[in-house]
Amino acid sequence: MTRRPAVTVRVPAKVNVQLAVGAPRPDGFHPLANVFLAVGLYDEVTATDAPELTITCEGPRSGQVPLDRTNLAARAAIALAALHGLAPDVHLHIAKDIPVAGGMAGGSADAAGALLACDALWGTNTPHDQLLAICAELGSDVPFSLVGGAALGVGRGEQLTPLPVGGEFHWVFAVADGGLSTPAVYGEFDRLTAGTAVPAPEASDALLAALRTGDATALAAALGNDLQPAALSLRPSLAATLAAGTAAGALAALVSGSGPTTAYLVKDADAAQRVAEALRASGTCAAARPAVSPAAGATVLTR
Ligand SMILES: C[C@](O)(CO)[C@H](O)COP(=O)(O)OP(=O)(O)OC[C@H]1O[C@@H](n2ccc(N)nc2=O)[C@H](O)[C@@H]1O
Ligand SMILES: Nc1ncnc2c1ncn2[C@@H]1O[C@H](COP(=O)(O)OP(=O)(O)OP(=O)(O)O)[C@@H](O)[C@H]1O
Repeated sequence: MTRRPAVTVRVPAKVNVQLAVGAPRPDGFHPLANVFLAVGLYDEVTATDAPELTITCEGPRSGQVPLDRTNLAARAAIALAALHGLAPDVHLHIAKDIPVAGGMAGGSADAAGALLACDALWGTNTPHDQLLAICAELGSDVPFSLVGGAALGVGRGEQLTPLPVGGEFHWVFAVADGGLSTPAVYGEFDRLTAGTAVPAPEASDALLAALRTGDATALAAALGNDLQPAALSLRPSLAATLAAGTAAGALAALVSGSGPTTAYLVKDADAAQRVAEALRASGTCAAARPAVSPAAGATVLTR
């Protein structure tokens, strides 16, 4: 067989500009009104023909990424191969820049990237709705990693409606030492809300309008993450990081998804540099990364 050229796909991280969480469903998942925004921090997944499924990973804390079939990228390749009656004989190389277990959907990005890379490598031309269906089976955040931009996710977050975004938003992301487990954070949400009436999740009109008009000040006023108290309860040191970003002039500060990465919305690229520098100097985080949103979803790179 002639060897096909390797395919590399670039996939963005996400921040949840609104994460409204309802009471758990009978299956344990929480109903969400999840407003995703893709941000310009990327992983790259390269798929190469190989005699069997293998994975390598490079980048910060890549040692914490599993290299067996539990890796979400491997699971994506296996699911796509099964759909087409193929063997998942591929080498996947993941160049990681999205913080591992950071609440920015890094594993989900790798799954979406692997799916698109294998589809191109194998020439399987899978229709977009079938790719999205595989994504939804792999994880609640995975469909958004494929589409990028901005979207409202309902159900467990996997049912997406694209949202218009009227301009660029500038952010700084403070990477924490170590990760947080997403199930543990949802579990802590349940513990903290036990005995209270948890309202049905609803997207905020003010937030959607701020996205539509590209108004950073209005977006800052409307940001919200119902998982933030749970993430802070499990990692109290994040309060000092949030305070350092606010003191440095961020328009708003919040935990990104399930954390422990924290997100700072700022006015422009200069403010992003200043806030990032102040966060580094505060000693309350492991790294501070400026990034711009919205970012495109999973994209095949032509080299
Ligand atoms: C926190 C977010 O990142 C916000 O976008 C997501 O809700 C998490 O999405 P994800 O990591 O893709 O999550 P999944 O892989 O689907 O689920 C992992 C675990 O998170 C919890 N989970 C996830 C999504 C959801 N709507 N309710 C949940 O309770 C469940 O314990 C589940 O077993
Ligand atoms: N390709 C992958 N990259 C990173 N972690 C992976 C991957 N595949 C499986 N995992 C496992 O998933 C766990 C969560 O990692 P991930 O980086 O996806 O977290 P996250 O960004 O907090 O997720 P989310 O924001 O979607 O809840 C890791 O601790 C790791 O064990």
